[in-house]
Amino acid sequence: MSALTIFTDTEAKEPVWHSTDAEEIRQQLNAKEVRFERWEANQDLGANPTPETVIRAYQHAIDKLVAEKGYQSWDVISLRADNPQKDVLRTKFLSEHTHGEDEVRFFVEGAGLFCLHLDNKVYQILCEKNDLISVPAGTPHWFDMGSEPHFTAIRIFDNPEGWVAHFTGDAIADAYPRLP
Ligand SMILES: CSCCC(=O)/C(O)=C/O
Ligand SMILES: [Fe+2]
Ligand code: NI
Repeated sequence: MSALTIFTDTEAKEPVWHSTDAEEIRQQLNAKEVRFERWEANQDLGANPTPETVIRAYQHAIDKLVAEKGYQSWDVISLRADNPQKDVLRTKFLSEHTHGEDEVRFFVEGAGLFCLHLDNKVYQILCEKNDLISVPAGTPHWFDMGSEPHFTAIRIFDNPEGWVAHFTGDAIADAYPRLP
């Protein structure tokens, strides 16, 4: 179940707010200009879908986002527990970073934990299948896929280059809870 847990950025042990209610989560995040919506990810993708299969299955969702916001490119990130790169990728995304564009992700399988460092707080969003999230450009954040990752997400970009990150060098992520 999708969840939002909020901490201050000085106390990583005691959350100040928690909910698994999608509407409450949406309201909290919208107040910070973060888009959070429950879409429908009901296409059968098989066990290990190729990026082409995922794009074909969800072209209607991509088209909707492109029509709305004029996004220019998209790709698919799909991680499974048997991926030999999983530890390297987990470590990379666990470093606090920003992007020069909104981070738009549509989860079509599995789950991952987005952590946003905003206004002296840390917002930990457990995103699951059906969740659409858009994090404003420039927001410091990190992402945890867990030690046994299982998720597929469509990433939508408003530049033709795709994923570009700027690492902040702040070790804050090390203090906050992670997925098992
Ligand atoms: C679910 S996408 C995770 C990887 C990524 O693109 C990113 O920017 C994490 O912060
Ligand atoms: Fe990111
Ligand atoms: Ni909970």
